[in-house]
Amino acid sequence: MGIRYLFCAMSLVWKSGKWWVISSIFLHILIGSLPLATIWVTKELVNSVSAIIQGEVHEYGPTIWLLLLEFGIAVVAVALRNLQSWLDQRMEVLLNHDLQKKISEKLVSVPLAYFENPQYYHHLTRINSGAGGRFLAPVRNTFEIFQACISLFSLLGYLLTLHWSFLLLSLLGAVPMLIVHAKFGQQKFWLMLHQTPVAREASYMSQLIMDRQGAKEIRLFGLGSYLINRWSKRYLKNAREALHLMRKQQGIEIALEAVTAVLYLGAAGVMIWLMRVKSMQIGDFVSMGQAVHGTQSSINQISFRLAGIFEETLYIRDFFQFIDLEEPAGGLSSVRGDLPFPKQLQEGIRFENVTFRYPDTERRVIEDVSFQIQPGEKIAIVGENGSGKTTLVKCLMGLYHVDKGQIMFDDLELRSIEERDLFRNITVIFQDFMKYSLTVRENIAFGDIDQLDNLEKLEEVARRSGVDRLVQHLEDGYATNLGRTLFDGEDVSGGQWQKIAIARALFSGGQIMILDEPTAALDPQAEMEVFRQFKMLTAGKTTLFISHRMAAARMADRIFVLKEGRLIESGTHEELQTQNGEYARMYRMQAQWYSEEIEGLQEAVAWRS
Ligand SMILES: Nc1ncnc2c1ncn2[C@@H]1O[C@H](COP(=O)(O)OP(=O)(O)OP(=O)(O)O)[C@@H](O)[C@H]1O
Repeated sequence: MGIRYLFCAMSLVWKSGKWWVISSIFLHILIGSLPLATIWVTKELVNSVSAIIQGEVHEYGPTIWLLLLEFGIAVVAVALRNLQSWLDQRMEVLLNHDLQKKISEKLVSVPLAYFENPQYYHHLTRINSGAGGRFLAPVRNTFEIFQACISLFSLLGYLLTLHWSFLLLSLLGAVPMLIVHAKFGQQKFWLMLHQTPVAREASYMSQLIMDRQGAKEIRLFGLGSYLINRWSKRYLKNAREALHLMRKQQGIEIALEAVTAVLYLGAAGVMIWLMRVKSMQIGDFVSMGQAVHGTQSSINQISFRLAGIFEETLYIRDFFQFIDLEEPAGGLSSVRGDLPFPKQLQEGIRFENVTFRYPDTERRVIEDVSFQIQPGEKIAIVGENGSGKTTLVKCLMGLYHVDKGQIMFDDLELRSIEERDLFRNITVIFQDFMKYSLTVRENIAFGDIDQLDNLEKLEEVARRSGVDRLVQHLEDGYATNLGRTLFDGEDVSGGQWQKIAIARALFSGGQIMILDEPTAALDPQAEMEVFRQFKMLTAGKTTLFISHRMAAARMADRIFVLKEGRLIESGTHEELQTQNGEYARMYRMQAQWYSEEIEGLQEAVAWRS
């Protein structure tokens, strides 16, 4: 299982940087050979110095050369390690880019319903931190093991020429070290898995504290210390657990070090015994000591790196599980076909006994709704808060898979239509439309990104939506950055943002126009202006218009009244007034507030087809 993911990581790393893999193998072989070379030079150097001290040799030349050689090896070792670390950094950056791109591509393609699921966010948070480093780590660890093996086998080979017991003493220390490191690697991963929800909660609290929008309310309601306390508790909880695991690990590692020290003492005993029986020189003794120490540290490296590989492959598995996320049977989104959207709707839109529940919830938010909308017809959808108006629109766009019934465009079932083509033909301004902290041009042209450079269309749309008047006052015109999140941009009002959203919808130019409370943030005069332009904004388009303003709804060709997810009334304003049902009740209630205004609106609008 783990091996499979190790290979996945290797193949990804190979694809992203062949040069890194090749140069790393080469460098690790070189670095791995250095310890034995160092030990050999040290032995010769100590023997040569000892011969000079004892007066056996009078020439200093060879000793100086050995000294220079030892110095040279040390410099080369440092240079090679630094080169490797620079190559690693470079590779990590590239890999991070490639993996982050993969994650982003997945994020923009998964069904919208995934974003309703906290587990999905937990998963995303887990894999999103330092993906490059995490993918590189097992490959790097494999190379390190390879390098440590070169050092280990060369040193063991040298020690075996002296005595077999060195092999036994080395292996005795290796096994417990490997077990302990692997166990802690696994525990660290499970800890991260278990801590993610709490870490996300802490991060949410700190985001709230940093948020520009939140800054006002936090001061106004005095929420600062509540949020800080909540953040602090979550943060410290995770920190305590992590520290606890670290303490446990350190305790066991100290015990392991003690075992290693005892084994080293054993090796030292063998060395002293060998000195006596084989009458070795002091340099041989020093090099034996270095070799035993080098063997132990190579073994330590190998077990530590193996445990690292184990831990990182768990992460890599998690990453691929995210990237390979598939929709559950039945599907979450609705659109999956490959048929083109009708060029010009002939029969219109038809809902046939549509029932819908949000994923992982029980309540039917839309219940057995059926209706037909003719091409070019203007429909107002009204109903109390939470009656299902926005949800109905989301289903119509295929953002969710309905539980029962079907949604038809002419004779095409929604699921059979190609997704991009469907979205091209439906233009929506949601209540919570996006306010991109980018230029005015981008904010509008995002309606049809292929036309980003079409300034003529941009200006025409701006004129129709009234955004041109705002742009006139901006220093850089359409190139002015909006909002202050990213740039020192222009802060525009809620109503102005709404106009920009309307311009974006116009820019997109689909056959069907859906407006979810498009005038909610507008002042009465601006609202009146939008209504005046309505006929032009929606000309030739089938329009669904969600509104709490009965005065605006009455101008529609037909009005749909939703209550607790059911379509309880539909008809023209006059028909529904005559029925004297829910619509008439809501209308009467509002009429008391703005009877004069209605008269004005009535005159201004008249946008029925
Ligand atoms: N993502 C979601 N997951 C679960 N339930 C949801 C979700 N979005 C909305 N709901 C529920 O569905 C019901 C209908 O919501 P919807 O937003 O469609 O109502 P609405 O009529 O548009 O309301 P409003 O007039 O307040 O905008 C609500 O009870 C809401 O709690």
